[in-house]
Amino acid sequence: MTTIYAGPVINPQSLTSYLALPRCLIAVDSNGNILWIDPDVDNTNLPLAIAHHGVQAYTLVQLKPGEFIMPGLVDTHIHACQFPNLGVGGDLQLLDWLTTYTFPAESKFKDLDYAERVYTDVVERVIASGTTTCCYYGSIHRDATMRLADIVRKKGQRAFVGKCNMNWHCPDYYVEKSVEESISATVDLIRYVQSFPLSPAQEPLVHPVITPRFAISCTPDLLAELGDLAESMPQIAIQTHISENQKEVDDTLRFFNADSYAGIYDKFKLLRHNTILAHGVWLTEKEMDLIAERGAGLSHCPTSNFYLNSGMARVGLLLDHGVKVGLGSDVSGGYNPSILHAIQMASVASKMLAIQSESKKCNCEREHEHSDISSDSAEVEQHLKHKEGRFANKRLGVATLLYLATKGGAEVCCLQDRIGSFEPGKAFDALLVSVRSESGNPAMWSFDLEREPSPESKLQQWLERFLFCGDNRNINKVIVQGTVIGGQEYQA
Ligand SMILES: O=c1[nH]c(=O)c2nc[nH]c2[nH]1
Ligand SMILES: [Zn+2]
Repeated sequence: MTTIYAGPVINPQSLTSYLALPRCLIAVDSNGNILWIDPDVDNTNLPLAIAHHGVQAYTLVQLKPGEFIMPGLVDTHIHACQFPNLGVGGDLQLLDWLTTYTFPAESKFKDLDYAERVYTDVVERVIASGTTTCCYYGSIHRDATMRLADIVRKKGQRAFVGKCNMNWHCPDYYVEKSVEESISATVDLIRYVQSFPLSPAQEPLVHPVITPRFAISCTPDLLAELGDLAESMPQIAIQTHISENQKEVDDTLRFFNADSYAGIYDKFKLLRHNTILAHGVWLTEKEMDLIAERGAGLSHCPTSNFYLNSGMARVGLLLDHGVKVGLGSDVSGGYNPSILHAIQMASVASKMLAIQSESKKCNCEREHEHSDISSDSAEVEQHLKHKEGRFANKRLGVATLLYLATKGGAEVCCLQDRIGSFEPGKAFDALLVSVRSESGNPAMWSFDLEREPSPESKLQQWLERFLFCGDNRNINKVIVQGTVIGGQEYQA
């Protein structure tokens, strides 16, 4: 049976634009794909408007005032096995944080009962936060990661699930004993996930992903084997970390005797159109060009980058270099599993970079006025060059943040033909959001918005308020491939 959603809809278009449609209809077929979209209907006579589309039998979901539909959020980077550590360890930097908190926590997933319990809770929490597509890291354990994939499948989320590969610079209690063992467990997981039944739309919802933790946790021969494996399976995605922390970058270049972190992944055939690179805080512009050339995507994880004292990724510059960018929560480097929080932190980071750049430029120009340095001084030129970019050193606006959290994430996952925005033929992966005051979230204050001059501008403000003040309480339905799998109104 066709389901028709009637009410306000937000539909991302590009990095700088989205549609706010206050009176929209979206028809979803019984396989969960979008049949048609009517962007502006007379909502005083919905049956007539629907009859125009020739639909006879349908279920109507009519939104209440203060509710709207938007595409589901995409989390391009999260560690399912780090949830027990949420909000712990923010005084440390990456490499010490890994050995002090993270490796001990991940090693517990050897115990399958523990894994089952924690992963069930994790997937429920991630869905409740509005994440319809999620790129999960598991631990090094094959069987526990298979359980994670099972749970994701049962709960109906769209996801990528990977077993971490790591055999170098690891503690004795948490290390893969050989390259062979690491590869064969990876192949087992890939085959296992590929054996899952297809969705009603005849496609997999859960995908395997090759997951070298990061360069320094894999010996060159393990990276070489993983590169060969990836080459033999070009459709399988790859996820890893890159240039998160300055000490990590120094160690990586030293251990691999290299001058480019991205170049290391490239050398091992791990940098390609379906590679998801987390962080990229310290990437050089040359590396950005290489990543763009290979078509790989970047997962921007600002909550984690602040919490682990890593720095601020130059998202605007990455976009100017043509790199695909999505958002990641990076639990538990990030202390909040919600992509809404990543949106808020991405905004703060971009504003910090913009303010820094502006004040540097002002200082440069001021000093300049009072000195006799020639007007083409390298520093001033550098700032002016950055200012000329479309996004570099500018704050990311609502349209761009929305894009990164939806369509951008879809591009990073190479799922842009299926999800990220609403178009006929795409999957209906969506959130039914409520900014009504009874949501229980004290930030939802609906009275002000009545002053808005047009229904479009009111809807734009609902969106901005949700992105900056919203949380699970404002998500009534989480929908994947047309099926409600979570949200405040969800009953299992
Ligand atoms: O944020 C991060 N979390 C991790 O678990 C990790 N491992 C390597 N590099 C990492 N960065
Ligand atoms: Zn991570």
